[in-house]
Amino acid sequence: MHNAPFIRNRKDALMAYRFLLELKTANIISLSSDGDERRGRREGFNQEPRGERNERGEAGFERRRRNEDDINNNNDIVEDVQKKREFYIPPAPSNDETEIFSSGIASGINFSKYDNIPVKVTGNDVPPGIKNFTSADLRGIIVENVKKSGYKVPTPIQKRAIPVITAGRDLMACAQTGSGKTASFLLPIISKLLDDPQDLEFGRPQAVIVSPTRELAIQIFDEARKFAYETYLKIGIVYGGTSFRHQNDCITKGSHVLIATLGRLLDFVDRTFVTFEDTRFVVLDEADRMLDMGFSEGMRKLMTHVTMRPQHQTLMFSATFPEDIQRLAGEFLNNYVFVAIGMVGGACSDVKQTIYEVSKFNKRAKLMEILREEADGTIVFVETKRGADFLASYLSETEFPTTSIHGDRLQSQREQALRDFKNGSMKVLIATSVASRGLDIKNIKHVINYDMPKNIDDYVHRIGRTGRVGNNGRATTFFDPDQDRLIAADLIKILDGAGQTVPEFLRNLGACGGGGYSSQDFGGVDVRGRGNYVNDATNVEADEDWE
Ligand SMILES: Nc1ncnc2c1ncn2[C@@H]1O[C@H](COP(=O)(O)OP(=O)(O)OP(=O)(O)O)[C@@H](O)[C@H]1O
Repeated sequence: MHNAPFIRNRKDALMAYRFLLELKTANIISLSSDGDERRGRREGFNQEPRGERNERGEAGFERRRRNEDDINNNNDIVEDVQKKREFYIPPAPSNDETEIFSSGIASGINFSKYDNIPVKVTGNDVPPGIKNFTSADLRGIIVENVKKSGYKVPTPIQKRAIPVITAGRDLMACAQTGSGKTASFLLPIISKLLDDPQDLEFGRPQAVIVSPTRELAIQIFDEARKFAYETYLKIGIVYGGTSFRHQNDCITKGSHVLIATLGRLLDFVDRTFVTFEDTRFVVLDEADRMLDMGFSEGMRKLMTHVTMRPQHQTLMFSATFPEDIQRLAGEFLNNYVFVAIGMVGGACSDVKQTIYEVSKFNKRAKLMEILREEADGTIVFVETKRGADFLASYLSETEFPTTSIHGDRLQSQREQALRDFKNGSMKVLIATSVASRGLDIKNIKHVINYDMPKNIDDYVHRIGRTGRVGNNGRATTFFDPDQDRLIAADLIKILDGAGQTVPEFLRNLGACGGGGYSSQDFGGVDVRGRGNYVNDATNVEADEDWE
């Protein structure tokens, strides 16, 4: 396809792509790899694609403008058609107990300060918070696994979210990056599935957890296996960039808890390999992202699917939750409890943020200067996939072993890059926004925004890759006034909110721009308004046993 002589430019490519889509719509050709695989196309590695739906992105739908795959390349559609493909079968997960329980980050010196973060809980009849894991109504085996994970006391979000989920309520939860949101939903879900066991039917997951990126899905899968260790629960995962047939084998074996990226999940749903009659929990991790443009259409399809069990709980978690997205989220929630730990959309104050005024011509020199001081465990965010490739090859020729992760890399390469960075064989990871959310990597000491993201929520998530669970972290941002001035006001708000120094040049630019949070309520708002809902501060047990 990409060698076709009539494609001379982007316009030609667009026409060719539309033509292919029309042929597909008319059922003249298939653009979907499943068809190929089901008809027995010979599997091999690094085969050239015929254009799989998932290669248009995790969801296969229109993507939102700020997503890297949209903004990074002017010729994305050409690339989508041309993209290299592979039949990738991911390595089997470890069954070694030590390895399973070694995945998390040990809590740091600021952990006890979590206790000082203001908490807002609103909704009808909000269940009281818990003080510790043993009083959380979790099954003994789960509490055992929590101990083996090294958790001594719950984080604030765990204290509020676990009882809400256990009580059978829907939930919208906002808490800062690295504060234990994953366990907040996994622990009560796993415990409740064990409390009230139901026969496992193939292709009928009892809990479905969707994630915006493949690597985050893998991480949640590992966490779920950890907390469900030595129980009979089966934890499954399906995500794009991997062999459909291989993951179909996992589906047909059946999973109580299924973790998925949306596009791949919907592929299975479209073929009726997965249905939701038995689904008791639907979790949207990074919920604001899952409900934003690009994913929202797919999410609607999932949430309103004809097979969806009416009595399911919907749980949404994120560190950021713009008000317009909260309103949209409300459509999928039923009499939900809203929990905000600290400032909704606020940055973690354990991350020391430094902003340098750097023009695009001076960024490389500034980066080298910083890396020469200390390069170990540095993640460098750039806006474009091409920029990531360029910077990674440039740095690889210096003294800094560097790898990269972005949406144009094969899935096997993406996973290898993360492994190399995690085990320290690569000191520097160059990443696009595909790595900005959720990833929990022990040795990230420093986040560098080589390019300032276009959206302040992306900034908050990116810098949240460090300074996790009470550890100190460091984030450095190159701010180019020519390119980034529109985000200055939002950035100042984030810096002020986290008690960070705002440089003079930025303060002067600060009159421009706006944000996804209304100014008077920046700091935690339940968009339903406060009229009919109670602030639950009095309804929560005292937290004196925090440490
Ligand atoms: N109660 C606890 N005690 C100690 N460590 C914990 C506790 N809860 C979670 N952790 C650890 O904290 C780290 C961060 O947790 P997690 O990844 O769930 O954060 P998050 O809030 O989802 O962050 P993000 O917004 O970036 O997705 C993990 O390594 C996890 O194992």
